[in-house]
Amino acid sequence: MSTEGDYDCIVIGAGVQGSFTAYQLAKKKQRTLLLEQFVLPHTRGSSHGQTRIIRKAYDQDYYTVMMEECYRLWAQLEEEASVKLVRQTGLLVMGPENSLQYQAVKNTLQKNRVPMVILPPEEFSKHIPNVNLSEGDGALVDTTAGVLFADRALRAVQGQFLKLGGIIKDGQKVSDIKPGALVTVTASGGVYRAKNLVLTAGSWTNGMLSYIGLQLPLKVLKINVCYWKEKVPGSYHVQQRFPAFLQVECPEGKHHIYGLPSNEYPGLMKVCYHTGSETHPDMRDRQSDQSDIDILKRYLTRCFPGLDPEPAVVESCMYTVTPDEDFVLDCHPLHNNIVIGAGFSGHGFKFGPLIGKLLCELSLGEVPSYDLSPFRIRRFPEHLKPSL
Ligand SMILES: Cc1cc2nc3c(=O)[nH]c(=O)nc-3n(C[C@H](O)[C@H](O)[C@H](O)COP(=O)(O)OP(=O)(O)OC[C@H]3O[C@@H](n4cnc5c(N)ncnc54)[C@H](O)[C@@H]3O)c2cc1C
Ligand SMILES: O=C(O)[C@@H]1CCCCN1
Repeated sequence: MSTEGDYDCIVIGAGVQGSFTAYQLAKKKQRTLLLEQFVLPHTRGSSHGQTRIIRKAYDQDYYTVMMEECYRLWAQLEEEASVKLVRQTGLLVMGPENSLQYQAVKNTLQKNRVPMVILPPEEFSKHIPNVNLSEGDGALVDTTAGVLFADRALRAVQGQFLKLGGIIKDGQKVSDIKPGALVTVTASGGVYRAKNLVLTAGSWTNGMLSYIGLQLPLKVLKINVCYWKEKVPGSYHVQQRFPAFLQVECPEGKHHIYGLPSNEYPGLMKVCYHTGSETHPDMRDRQSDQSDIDILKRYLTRCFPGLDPEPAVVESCMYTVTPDEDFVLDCHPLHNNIVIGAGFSGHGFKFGPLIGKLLCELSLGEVPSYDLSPFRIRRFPEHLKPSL
């Protein structure tokens, strides 16, 4: 096993968050090594697949505010890499008019002057054909929202990182981390040392934290990514200006249901449930619970009559969720040259460029550009392992 020369920073995990962090570090002239356990590209974590939603519609102010800069950073990457990564489609938000969540999203958008359109129930079907708005539901469209081309984005940011002189070593599973003034990382292909370490290991974070004396209440969920066939091809297509959508509450289930206009697979629309069943990240395909699919079938039968209510394609992805669904963006409480980015709770992709910037700032000891108090490790009382 070789002992490699020193780096300024090692980033563990080449998903969207690690890749953007490595790119930001390289931009700041840091000699950066990005380590990934699988051969790239891969479909075993959380950042694969062709599409994700990008939106400003959030019920918490701080996410809406952060998204302002995210859109600029995505546009910057599009320009640098000469590639289209964002397609504006709008996001239709539906939910009981009087529910706390629907009202919170509406208020946040209004307060932050985000361009939006409120669709009164009597005008709904004129604007959104082929969807039945539930009795008592309000509907609005966040017109800034759209679709992010996820796989393409990952390729673009990794490509830019390499152009800046960054080093990616894939097929290198990290099996130990020793904190210190120089952090030592043992991976399957070598031992690496660096002044700083950033841990962005997605669903494998819990295992990595055990090497550095931390524990966080992160749960790993397998998500069934379902695609549904349009009865009339094209009726929910992005070219028909059909938007992405988010149903914040409905009688079929207590979690969000969301969808993206048909785009990546001809004639199929992606509609998923915003939760899944717990799994170990290496055992994802053994988790076969389908109760989410039953919920989706019932919802689609009622509200999306233009879709065949039997999934045509089911793919898999994982969420790593915190109890409050807020991210973890912080330094290790005892070793401030180790930074952790985790718990993106199924909504982190759109923030990738900004997460990269923030984790880079934390790693360089700079004052972060945003108030990171919602994302602190200290919000979890039992974060230090008893052995330390
Ligand atoms: C079905 C689904 C839909 C989603 N929809 C949206 C959406 O619409 N909008 C949105 O903004 N977000 C969405 N998200 C969330 C978003 O995709 C995730 O928050 C994001 O991809 C998390 O990225 P990550 O880099 O933290 O994790 P990952 O992409 O999993 O990256 C972590 C990487 O670390 C590597 N790694 C782990 N352990 C080791 C080790 N020991 N050694 C070396 N490497 C290691 C892994 O192999 C992996 O590549 C969705 C997620 C899913 C699953
Ligand atoms: O981050 C998002 O925008 C979506 C919303 C619904 C659940 C999955 N993630």
